[in-house]
Amino acid sequence: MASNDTNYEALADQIKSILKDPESATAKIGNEATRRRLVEGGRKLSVALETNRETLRRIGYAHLQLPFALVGVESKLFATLAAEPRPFKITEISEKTGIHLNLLKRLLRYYEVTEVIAQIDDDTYQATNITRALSNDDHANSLRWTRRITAHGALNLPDWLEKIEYKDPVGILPTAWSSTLNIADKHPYAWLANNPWALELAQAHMRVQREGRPLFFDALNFEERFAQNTDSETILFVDIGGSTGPQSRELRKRFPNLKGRVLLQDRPEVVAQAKEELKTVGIEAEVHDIFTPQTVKGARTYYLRNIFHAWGDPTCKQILVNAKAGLTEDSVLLIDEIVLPERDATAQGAQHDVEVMICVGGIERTRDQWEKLLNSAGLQLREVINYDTDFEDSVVIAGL
Ligand SMILES: C[S@@+](CC[C@H](N)C(=O)[O-])C[C@H]1O[C@@H](n2cnc3c(N)ncnc32)[C@H](O)[C@@H]1O
Repeated sequence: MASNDTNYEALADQIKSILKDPESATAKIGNEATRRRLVEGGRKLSVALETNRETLRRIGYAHLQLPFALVGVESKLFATLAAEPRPFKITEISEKTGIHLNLLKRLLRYYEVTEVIAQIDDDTYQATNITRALSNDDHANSLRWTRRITAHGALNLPDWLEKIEYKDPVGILPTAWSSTLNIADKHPYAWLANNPWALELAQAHMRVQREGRPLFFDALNFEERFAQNTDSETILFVDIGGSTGPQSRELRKRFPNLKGRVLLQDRPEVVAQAKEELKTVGIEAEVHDIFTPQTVKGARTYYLRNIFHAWGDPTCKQILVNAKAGLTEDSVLLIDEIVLPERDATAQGAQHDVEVMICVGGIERTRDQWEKLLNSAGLQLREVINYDTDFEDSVVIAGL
């Protein structure tokens, strides 16, 4: 049907009927691609139809969402409602949470108009999918991270960009965020290492971001591509900056019969934390600094996930040249990062790019930017495999 023929009244009625019971609509849609088309279409339509006044209200009140979400989290209001699939009277919620009735009524009104909870009747409320999402502890820590870290940097961004005269912000220290901390030119990672509470929130934030997302193993058969004709001495996978080893473990789990060694390299404190446990699942862990030449020679693959997006090109080139010292003609680098398209980027990919800019002065790169960077280190880009169309996660395969 051409858009001129759209029956807007009927469309509005259909939307209203979906919104009467969104949870059963979610179940009926059944297909993730369709669900995403509806979510994106609905969001874009809502913005496209806005009047000026509505635009100002949407942007001008956006800052309320995060602190109010945290009020609901810290007061246990969301956890209380999400604990049972039934409506609650306001008096019962007040008793369970200790929030004064007058305040509670105002909070619940705000949460209802921002779709965080459902109002069933006068003074009667029930959890929705949003309330349940916000009552998960890891999700709460991700919001706490955003409040304590990213939000400060984001609010400082206009002043910071003006101060650096709108130059390319990649690699400039202090970043929009770290300039709110008074740590001068120290890299924000150094501040994080000295603030365990913030490191814990950062790790929760990263866990939440990864939740339910595909892995590169889903798009690339590691065994077929890189593990043919191996023996117990073959070095299959060097997980550089591998942290506590989520990807090395996944490799061992998916291909339990692979012949060959899996090595993880990281900073001393990380290796000390993970080494013994990794050994029990067939992974060797060793200390290696990415700013020194690779000491493991001739592995089939050298894998780096989420390392490069924190650094500007000169630093990335250093890391690549150092990694290259291990490569032979039969080795490849597997760089697991976002690869942004030239147009029609997803919101997730674009948001992630500005998040790393604000926090660590980093950048998510396009294919062209990856190719130039690899070439500058004397490496060739061989293939880019996108394995998550939502986040633009991809594996960049490079070699000598
Ligand atoms: C964002 S995390 C990514 C972890 C892991 N690759 C993943 O995707 O789950 C960055 C990792 O790089 C490590 N790292 C930072 N600086 C390093 C260095 N100079 N040498 C080795 N590893 C380093 C950190 O300890 C951390 O584990």
